[in-house]
Amino acid sequence: MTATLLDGKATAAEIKDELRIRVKALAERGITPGLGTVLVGADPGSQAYVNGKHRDCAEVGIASIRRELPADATQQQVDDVLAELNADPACHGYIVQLPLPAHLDTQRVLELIDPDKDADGLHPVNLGRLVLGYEGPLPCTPRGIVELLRRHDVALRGATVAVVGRGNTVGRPLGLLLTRRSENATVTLCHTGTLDLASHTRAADIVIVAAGVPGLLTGDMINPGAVVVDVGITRVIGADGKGRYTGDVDPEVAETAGALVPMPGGVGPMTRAMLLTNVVERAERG
Ligand SMILES: Nc1nc2c(c(=O)[nH]1)N[C@@H](CN(C=O)c1ccc(C(=O)N[C@@H](CCC(=O)O)C(=O)O)cc1)CN2
Repeated sequence: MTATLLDGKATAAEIKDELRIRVKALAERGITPGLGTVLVGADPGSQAYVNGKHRDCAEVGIASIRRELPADATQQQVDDVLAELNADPACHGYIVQLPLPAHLDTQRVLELIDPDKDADGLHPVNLGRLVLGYEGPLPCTPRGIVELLRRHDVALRGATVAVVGRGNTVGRPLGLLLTRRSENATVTLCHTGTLDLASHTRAADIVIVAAGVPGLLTGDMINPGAVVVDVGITRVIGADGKGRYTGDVDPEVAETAGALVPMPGGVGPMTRAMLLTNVVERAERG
């Protein structure tokens, strides 16, 4: 391997250390930041992610507010939980763990979250604020990617970036974040239907892949020395019959890239750290 690995786990640990200090300062003002989670159903992956969020909260001193509903919960039951969290002054921000069971209306659920308590930054009002360049909570994964690159001195200003994936949680908001005046990157937003995808990725200084297609980016698709960020996380069954997660970047990319944000240990831990950051920022605003 020739690429330098940009370690999201270590960077997230640094961010959590910084947050612990900010949480202490809030405590001196009599404020304890609170993060709420809403989990509907018993999907093991979602349960593990929610448990991880509460472990993170305990590590930095954020209060945990957990709401769990059965897989057959009605839309009204979910709506009632959101109304309760919207009204709870101890809850500075909360998330609804996705995906929701198919009978529930995800768009309605996201729209019912008070935009000022939207710890995921996925409410249409907050995505609109991002489009307009107004302040608001930023989506955690795009924010985590930008923060990880910044803390590893990867220059964005003037860089050409190919983002592969146009989803509402990563690709699309990431394109908006990278083209803000403060970042000033030049972005090509590609997707799995892009013709001659490799011509776009080869022309980029930084390639960020969030398409959910295992191994989509291969070594011949990048410029030698490029910075590559693997956002993909797809559960696959290995030859041994066991389930495991795999990224969108083929391992051979490490031979050509200058730096690589791997999966696991890259974007995932940064996403979690940015969720905590969004909650602490909201508590600091009062
Ligand atoms: N409301 C939300 N739902 C979902 C989100 C989200 O950001 N908000 N993202 C994913 C799940 N997710 C957080 O909720 C998440 C996924 C993966 C990781 C992570 O750290 N992954 C590890 C690798 C996998 C593992 O070891 O379990 C890594 O990248 O190192 C964190 C958070 C869908 N739902």
